[in-house]
Amino acid sequence: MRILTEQILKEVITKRPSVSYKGNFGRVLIIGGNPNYGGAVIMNAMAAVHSGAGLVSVATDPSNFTAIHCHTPEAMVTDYQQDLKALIVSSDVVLIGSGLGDQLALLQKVLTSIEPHQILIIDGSALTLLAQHPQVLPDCHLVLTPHQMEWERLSHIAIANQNQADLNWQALQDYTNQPLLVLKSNHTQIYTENEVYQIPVGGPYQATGGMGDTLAGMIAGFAAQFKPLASAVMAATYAHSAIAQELAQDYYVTLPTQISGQISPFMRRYSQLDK
Ligand SMILES: NC(=O)C1=CN([C@@H]2O[C@H](COP(=O)(O)OP(=O)(O)OC[C@H]3O[C@@H](n4cnc5c(N)ncnc54)[C@H](OP(=O)(O)O)[C@@H]3O)[C@@H](O)[C@H]2O)[C@@H](O)CC1
Ligand SMILES: Nc1ncnc2c1ncn2[C@@H]1O[C@H](COP(=O)(O)OP(=O)(O)O)[C@@H](O)[C@H]1O
Ligand SMILES: [Mg+2]
Repeated sequence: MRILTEQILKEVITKRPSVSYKGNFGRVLIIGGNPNYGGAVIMNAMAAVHSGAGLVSVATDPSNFTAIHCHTPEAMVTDYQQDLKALIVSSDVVLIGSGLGDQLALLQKVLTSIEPHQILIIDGSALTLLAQHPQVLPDCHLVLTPHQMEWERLSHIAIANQNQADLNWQALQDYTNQPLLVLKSNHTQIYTENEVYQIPVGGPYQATGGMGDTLAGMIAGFAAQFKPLASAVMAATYAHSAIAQELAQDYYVTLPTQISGQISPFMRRYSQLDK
């Protein structure tokens, strides 16, 4: 197990080239947010937009459209019951699951539509659906972002045993196409193809609903812009908790939306450093 350092931010977050346009910074499609969990996709979208994704679309329940427009007018919206195939294949990154609820057919549609060159991030309800209805995961670049109970449901590793890296490795080997795993906890770990990293920043001020939705949106935003994927995922996860830790100097709890508001100044700082 290696402890991730701030160096990952210096490596990953680069200055933007002046010859560029929104299409150079990635197209992110967020799928989730049932009528009860609209906040989850708002937090996904805010985090992706503030991380610098070039274009962000949200496929969700229409009852969430107005709230998304109010909080994140940069994001486009579409009804998640419409045929999403064209939108999926034109995206660089698809994030599914935050606040999705019990929408198995939609998850299945995404799993069968995604193409090998695309990045698929699976969060929240989509992980629980996968545990309840095991599916073959598609041949694409996969990132799973479970909290401890979601990982227990998926892997059948009890939360008490999830500190045993070899058990988590074993479970990841069961997938034909080994995903990146962001195993969230008070000591979040990231499993890449051949190494396990632990995040040394963050704290209990982060224990509030929507914190993981914000992380998933940041991972989508970073994955849309920066390569390789494993480094982008590590930098996003480190930045998410590092921003919270900075905010915690002045705040008792660090709200997910507050974190999103600090992503861009935080990234600017690291983009300016000598590498
Ligand atoms: N504003 C919105 O729209 C929001 C929408 N959200 C969306 O809601 C959906 C459901 O997601 P969820 O995480 O709230 O519920 P679920 O998957 O049932 O897990 C909870 C169960 O696991 C247990 N548990 C044990 N260890 C744990 C751990 N380390 N971290 C967390 N839980 C842990 C826990 O134990 P207990 O607290 O009961 O002791 C409980 O039994 C999902 O799509 C999500 O995106 C949320 O983001 C909130 C804001
Ligand atoms: N005590 C804690 N210390 C550090 N990080 C925490 C703590 N509690 C929660 N977090 C972080 O908050 C996030 C919670 O994710 P998740 O449970 O999926 O939230 P939600 O689904 O409500 O958005 C994870 O990134 C986790 O690492
Ligand atoms: Mg979650």
